[in-house]
Amino acid sequence: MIKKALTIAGSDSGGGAGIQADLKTFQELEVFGMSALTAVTAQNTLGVHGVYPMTAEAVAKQIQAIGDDIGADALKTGMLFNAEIIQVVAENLQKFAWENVVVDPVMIAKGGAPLLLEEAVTALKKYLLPLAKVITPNIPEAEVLTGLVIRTIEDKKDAAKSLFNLGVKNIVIKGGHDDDTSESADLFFDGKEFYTFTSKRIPTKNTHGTGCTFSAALTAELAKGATVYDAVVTAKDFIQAAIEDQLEIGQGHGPTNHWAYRKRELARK
Ligand SMILES: Nc1ncnc2c1ncn2[C@@H]1O[C@H](COP(=O)(O)OP(=O)(O)OP(=O)(O)O)[C@@H](O)[C@H]1O
Ligand SMILES: Cc1ncc(CO)c(N)n1
Repeated sequence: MIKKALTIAGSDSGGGAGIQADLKTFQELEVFGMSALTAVTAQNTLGVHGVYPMTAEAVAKQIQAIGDDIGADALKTGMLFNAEIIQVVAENLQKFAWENVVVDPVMIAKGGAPLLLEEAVTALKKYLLPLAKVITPNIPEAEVLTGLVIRTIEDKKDAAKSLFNLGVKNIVIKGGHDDDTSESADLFFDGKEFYTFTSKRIPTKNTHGTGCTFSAALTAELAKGATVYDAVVTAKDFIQAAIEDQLEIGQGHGPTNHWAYRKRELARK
């Protein structure tokens, strides 16, 4: 039977990040995708031009509609915007006892627009992180969540340990923002061992939605029954292919190519 994955996230009208990136990624990895929308953003490759959050009630109803009928083998959260939305998301994850929960703690869009209010960070740490099987912060997000400054690999390890102590079972600190290095290194900590997944840094401005796409691929793999380690391996491979196979869409930071991974797999056959 086909596996099902849910994304609880914001809409990116430009199609490169948010719900749109998640659903495209689920489809490419042959998982049935569902969504609960937290906010509509008017967004393109040049930036965020408007943010229109849903009511917490509307978010809760969408999740309940899925939980009461269809179910989900894994789910991810992306842009949650405010504390009320975070609280109802946490309540409903508990209600349906969903375990394969990936939290991508989206905070700020590439151009600097806030996708999570500053005062909601406490709610994220208190209500949502203890329910996460995996959290996938980028470096600035890991800094906000831990209060640490992250410059070196040792700093990344300290931040991962600190997030583990907040109740998250598996931590991936993504290295996309380490842009003075020739590699993009993601650190994975499962509470016991540290693993580093390194790839060649691709020189490009088209990295809009890389984080959403990475966490969606991870979620799809968990839905299919992969271990967290194997899901991270596939997610890294998926995002590397998607960044490499340039699309050149829009005038600013363009999206990645969600089709690239499957295109490559098909070419191998
Ligand atoms: N230029 C690049 N070359 C290779 N890999 C990259 C590059 N930029 C990002 N990545 C990879 O993409 C994934 C997402 O990392 P990143 O730190 O960019 O997430 P993010 O900041 O949350 O993304 P966004 O906010 O744009 O959605 C990671 O696996 C990272 O290593
Ligand atoms: C809706 C949305 N979610 C997440 C991100 C982060 O990439 C974005 N730019 N827009």
